[in-house]
Amino acid sequence: MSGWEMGGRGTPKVSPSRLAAFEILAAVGSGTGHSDELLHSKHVDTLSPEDRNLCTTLVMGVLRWQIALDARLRGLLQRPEQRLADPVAIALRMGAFQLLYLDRVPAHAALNESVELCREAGHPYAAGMVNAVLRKLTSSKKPGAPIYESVAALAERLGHPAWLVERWAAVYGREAAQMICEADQREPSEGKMFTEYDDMPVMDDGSRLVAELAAAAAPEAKRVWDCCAAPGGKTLVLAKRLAAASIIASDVSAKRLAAMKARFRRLDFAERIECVVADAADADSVQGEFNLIVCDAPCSGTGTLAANPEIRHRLQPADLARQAARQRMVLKGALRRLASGGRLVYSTCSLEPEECEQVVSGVTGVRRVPVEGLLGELNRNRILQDEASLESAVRDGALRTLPGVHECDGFFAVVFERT
Ligand SMILES: C[S@@+](CC[C@H](N)C(=O)[O-])C[C@H]1O[C@@H](n2cnc3c(N)ncnc32)[C@H](O)[C@@H]1O
Repeated sequence: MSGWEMGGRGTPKVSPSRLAAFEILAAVGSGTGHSDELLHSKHVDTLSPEDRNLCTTLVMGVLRWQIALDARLRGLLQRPEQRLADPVAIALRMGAFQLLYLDRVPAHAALNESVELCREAGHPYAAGMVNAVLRKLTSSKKPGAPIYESVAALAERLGHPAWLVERWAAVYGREAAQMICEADQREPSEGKMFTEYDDMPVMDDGSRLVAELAAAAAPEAKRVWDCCAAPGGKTLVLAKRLAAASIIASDVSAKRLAAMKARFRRLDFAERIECVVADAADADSVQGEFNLIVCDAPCSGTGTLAANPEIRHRLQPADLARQAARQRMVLKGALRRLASGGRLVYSTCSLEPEECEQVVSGVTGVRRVPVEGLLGELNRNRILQDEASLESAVRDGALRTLPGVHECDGFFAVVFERT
């Protein structure tokens, strides 16, 4: 049964915002939708601004805190080992999130509406349990700060899977891992890294930084290929910076390409970008050679968990090898089209070495261009703010930003030059 149908029967006992949030969380949980797309769907658009706000807060908050909420709720269940039906678990999480994290929501509304959601979703037998558990939660003491906290406990407290945070602690150190987790739990903030925002596409600063680096790497480029381009943020930065270049923006997904084309049509300066559906792994999918190629490969997205909170619930350790195999194929295909003396930027929004350093380590026939010089160029050209301190975002000549450590999402980028 769909939540919208639930709302349509008789007098609605659940507010439109909670009903919409419940429905979206159910779709995300069953793998049939993405929070970002669903929160921008026609149905959510019909809600009042206040309801839309609460719906977004609930969806993003529950997805960000789900692991911590479940841990807290387990301690209050009579049979914690028993798996709850998905709608019951969602109603409980929504109630617990409102009670623990939202101080402007009255406790009775959070509690009663969770009970009602559970009933209306076809689980009336569990309504009493939901009521009792949420009541216990309101009167239970907040857990105190532990004297020693393991990385697994830190991960749980900050709503992340232990395996992911253990990897980050091993690669970046425990302090950085904690900063990443804390940043993932916050709303993404407004950009601060650049001197100018008015005329630029709305995007995360880390993503823009990769595109600015690419433009600085080949300011005289005549032919540019953005080979994994959709939704087109980096292409737009390239179009702004490289006014004389002809630009091809391609993507393997026809649907994503169509949305990107529509986005470009609304912007004068993007008119000259040629959009094509193409598999970058297949070097014959585009013609000729390019002086600049941006290969912003599809990846796990672990550097973007604040904006994409459900990634942490879906991603499995084994996915990283699959991602890496795809990234190697895309990079290999793109490199075949790089002109002599031309430059290629390989980037991901992943924090995982398998998708970053390990993908680029085996590349031959090109030299690495250290990013320090390009960052210096961005400073000299007053594109970066003076205080945008990025020294710590350079590792072995590559860009490596970390959420919470740097004021942007986590991005990796290396620059190659065809020798
Ligand atoms: C990280 S996103 C690109 C983001 C984009 N560069 C931006 O800044 O807005 C990766 C894109 O690669 C596309 N993709 C995946 N496999 C591909 C392939 N083999 N060839 C071309 N594009 C591919 C996906 O459809 C997705 O749109």
